Amino acid sequence: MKTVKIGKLTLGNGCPKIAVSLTGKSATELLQQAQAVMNTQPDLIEWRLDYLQDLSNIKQLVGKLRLILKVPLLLTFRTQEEGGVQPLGEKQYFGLLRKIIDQQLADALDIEVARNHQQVETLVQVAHQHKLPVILSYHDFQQTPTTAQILNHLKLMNEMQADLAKIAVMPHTAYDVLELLTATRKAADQLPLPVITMAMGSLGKITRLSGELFGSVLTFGSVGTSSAPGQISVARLRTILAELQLQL
Ligand SMILES: O=C1C[C@@](O)(C(=O)O)C[C@@H](O)[C@@H]1O
Repeated sequence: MKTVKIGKLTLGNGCPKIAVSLTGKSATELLQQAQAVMNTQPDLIEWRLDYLQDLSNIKQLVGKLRLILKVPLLLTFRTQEEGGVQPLGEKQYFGLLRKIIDQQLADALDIEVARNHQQVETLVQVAHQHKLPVILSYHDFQQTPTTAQILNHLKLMNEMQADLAKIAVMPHTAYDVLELLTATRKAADQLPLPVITMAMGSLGKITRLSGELFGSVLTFGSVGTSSAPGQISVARLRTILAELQLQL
């Protein structure tokens, strides 16, 4: 089995691990949310930086968050074109991620792959020099690519030296959900890195629950607010994952 470590957390062994995203717009909101989220005992916290209005004191906020969070921290900035909240120019995006790496603010970094590949690859290399695992991500909020296309995206992430490959798609039919699940199973069988996949929205909820069977190693749950359509509350997620646990 392919496993990857983010801080003390091992991904890829057995049941999918549960991540929750912090989506606070202000420091106060963020820290309150962190407290509430930790009460649900997730395995990983993703801080979605694009929700924060003032990006000038991330370092200080990470310091404060670390006092609350007892689990590893994944940092993500999803720009508006990628389904995130704020626009951010290419130069600023890479500058921000570089700062996160240099100042060692995270336990893992999310980089959206649909950008200048050269720059993404350089950033991955720099992250690895700092021993920081990288999740390369691809989001399609409009539709679901075919199984072959999804697999190609995940393969490319592997070639670009990702530690984990992630794809989120928008299904419009049950067949779209099947494309995503088929691609997930194939990627889990064929690629040397663990994958994280989900179909968003109500139609895709099943993909947030079936990771152990189809091969997705992490699922994003909600605590109050959610960072993408279709996320299920952590409490329910935990119960259903336990019920679906494979007795292999
Ligand atoms: O990439 C992902 C997955 C996600 O889009 C979801 O559908 O749960 C939520 C995002 O916050 C995260 O960065």
